Amino acid sequence: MDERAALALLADRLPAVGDDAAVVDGLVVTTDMLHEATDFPEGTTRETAGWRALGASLSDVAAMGADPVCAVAAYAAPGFDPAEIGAFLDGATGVCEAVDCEYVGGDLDEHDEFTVASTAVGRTDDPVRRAGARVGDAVCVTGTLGRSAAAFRLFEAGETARANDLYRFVPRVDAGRSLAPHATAMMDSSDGLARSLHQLAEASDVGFAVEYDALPVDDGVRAVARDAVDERALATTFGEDYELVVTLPEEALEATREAVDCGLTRVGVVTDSGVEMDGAALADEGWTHGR
Ligand SMILES: Nc1ncnc2c1ncn2[C@@H]1O[C@H](COP(=O)(O)OP(=O)(O)OP(=O)(O)O)[C@@H](O)[C@H]1O
Ligand SMILES: Cc1ncc(C[n+]2csc(CCOP(=O)(O)O)c2C)c(N)n1
Ligand SMILES: [Mg+2]
Ligand SMILES: [Mg+2]
Ligand SMILES: [Mg+2]
Repeated sequence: MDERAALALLADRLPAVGDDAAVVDGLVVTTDMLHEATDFPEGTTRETAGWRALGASLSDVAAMGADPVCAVAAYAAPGFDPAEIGAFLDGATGVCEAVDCEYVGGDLDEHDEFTVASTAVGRTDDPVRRAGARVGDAVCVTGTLGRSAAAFRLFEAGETARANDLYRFVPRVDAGRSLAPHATAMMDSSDGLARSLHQLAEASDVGFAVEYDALPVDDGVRAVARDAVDERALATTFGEDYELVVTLPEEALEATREAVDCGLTRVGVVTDSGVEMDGAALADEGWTHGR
């Protein structure tokens, strides 16, 4: 059974699941596990790992339009090296400070594979869910797409300093907050734009029509892409972008765009059904654990 089948099984039993974070009594809560084999390519520093792990959970808080309150993380490694733990804490506290969140605790464990499990809590009276997109809404993305894909290629090429810089992303908390009053649906693009559109489409019972030329493809992607097909894959299916994918009424677009600090790009429109790019079906491709 792959991750998606397993998630469907969980959703059948737990009514609270199915969004980027669960909503409980004015709070949102979300957790993620990252580990060396899939999430931290060779050359990833412990500081970057701490930043990225907490960033992944803060990104889910942002995707609900919530204000981060606090975060914790469990750190497991084959041994406890003081320099490594110090660097991890620098990264964990660094990303939390960047979005005005308090890093307040965690757990230490000994484990063969370096692994971090992070949890973040946020606050909102009006969470933005994945369900709610309406036919005719604009669909937009924050920032740029494919930055992590570009970093991954740089790690492969041994250009670890630049790769680490690109890997330390700022979770889109400010953008989420600005988008929330107008957004009809929102999620973060941790599994790539293509999968995100499919997930929003399913949750909202709608479709999407987007244009590749409209996508804010990161300059780093253009620099590492082998050809046009590769560029498309890095920008749409590689994943780990941690940008926000959001739907909102066309008339709210202008004002919202000005309020979003990291850039907001209209990439297409909400339709009745089907997820299309440039008029052809866009496959539901992206990273899936347990394949
Ligand atoms: N072990 C689990 N027990 C209960 N619910 C789970 C479990 N794993 C995932 N879920 C729930 O399934 C839903 C989808 O999880 P998923 O990890 O795909 O979301 P995500 O946080 O947006 O993605 P990512 O892991 O890329 O950050 C979430 O609502 C999550 O709480
Ligand atoms: C060959 C290759 N290497 C790396 C990646 C990047 N990547 C995107 S999503 C993901 C896991 C996220 O897990 P989770 O969704 O649980 O946070 C990873 C590792 C890729 N797409 N292809
Ligand atoms: Mg998410
Ligand atoms: Mg998550
Ligand atoms: Mg997950």
